[in-house]
Amino acid sequence: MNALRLLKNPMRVREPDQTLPLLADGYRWLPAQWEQTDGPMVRTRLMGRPAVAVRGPEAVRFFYEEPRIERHDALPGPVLSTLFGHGAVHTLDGRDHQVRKAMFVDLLKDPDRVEALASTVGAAWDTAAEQWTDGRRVVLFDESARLLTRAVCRWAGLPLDASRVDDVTRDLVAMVDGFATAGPRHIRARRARRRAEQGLMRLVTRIRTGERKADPGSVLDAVVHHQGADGLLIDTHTTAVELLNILRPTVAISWFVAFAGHALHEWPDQKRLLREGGEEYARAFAHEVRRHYPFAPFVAGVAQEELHHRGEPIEAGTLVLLDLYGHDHDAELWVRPDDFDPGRFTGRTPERDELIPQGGGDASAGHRCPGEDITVRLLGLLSLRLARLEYRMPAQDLRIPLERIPTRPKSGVVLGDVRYGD
Ligand code: HEM
Repeated sequence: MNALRLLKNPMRVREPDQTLPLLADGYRWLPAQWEQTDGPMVRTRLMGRPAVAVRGPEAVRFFYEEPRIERHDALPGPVLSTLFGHGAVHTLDGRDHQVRKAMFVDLLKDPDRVEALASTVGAAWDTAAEQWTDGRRVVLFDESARLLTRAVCRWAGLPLDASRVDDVTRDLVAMVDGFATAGPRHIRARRARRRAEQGLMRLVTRIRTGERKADPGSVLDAVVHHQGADGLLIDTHTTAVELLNILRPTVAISWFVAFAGHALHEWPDQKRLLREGGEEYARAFAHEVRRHYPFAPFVAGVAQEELHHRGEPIEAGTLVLLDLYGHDHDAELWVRPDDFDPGRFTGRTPERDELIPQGGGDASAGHRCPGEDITVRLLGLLSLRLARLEYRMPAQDLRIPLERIPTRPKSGVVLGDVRYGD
């Protein structure tokens, strides 16, 4: 490298790789990088390559509207082998992405399907809650993961024997829990994904050979018969991966349900506000849970050519991180960002790029999460049902460790003496 290039790109040689600090510091890593930066972006290195982090409304538009930021090489293997699956929609660009994404949007943003899932989940909660009143201690995270597993499989048209609910729940939770660590949680996540993919691949093969039938019009039916941009059925493995990309994140809403339980404990007045405000307040409450609590720290793409953002160059091959958690806590965008205040969202829908815990931009055109409507609906519904219960919070560890990704209250939120409210 000649001296002129070194001068133009001084960070290329100076920045030490930050992959291990990121894994060790979790949600604290990126805020600490911002603190050491005066400019509009953090410059660093991750996984041996140059990386920049950007945030703010202009950065959201840049990240989602700049076609030269692509996804195919952005996610490390360990994340694909656990969280998303190899060949997932998350890794596609251009027409391949457009065609695959249209399937997700049709299935997940259709209001009738969202309501059907909401009523299945509501019924699953009611059945489970009847048993909680027998004096047992209930771990809110575990119970909501179980009932979401049962409900999403039923809604999607996937056969799930009652005897297998616990095992399947454990696998779906493990895939999320272990993606950002190098320890035993990661091994569990890989094994869980392998098991789940193999089971679904067998099912897909049976349906495609006519040995079994998928309910016509069901989610299972749509994914199994989905044709890619080349007009052909997607292969069996990718079909299993994409079915899991509907089941797994729906069960991951249990992380937010545990946070909702945490919020009701920390700000007890919210219980009354939820009971009085009903579904409308519950929607605002769900938005605030998604904004306030940490889940996805950032999303990543790769600059295919040299790009510029706010006057700063980003060289080709650089990993571009959009800081979701930082955006949702930015004091320039939010009044008292560290307060928990659903009032920010009462009586209105957040602007497209205002609240971005599940990505920004347009979900149909870009990579924004297509499951956001489902998340808000289910989280609102379950928060309201939780607020309508009477329970005691026994002594427990409710700390939320920020060095762990994904994090949640350590106890999982334990409820005791559960009774129905008035
Ligand atoms: C637990 C709550 C959830 C969180 C925190 C979450 C978060 C996210 C984030 C950050 C992205 C990436 C956006 C980007 O790359 O720009 C994403 C994408 C995605 N999410 Fe979610 N999500 C959640 C729930 C759901 C649900 C319930 C579903 C399906 C039922 C879902 C399905 C997907 C899919 C298929 C993608 C890939 C979209 C694409 O690459 O075009 N998610 N989600």
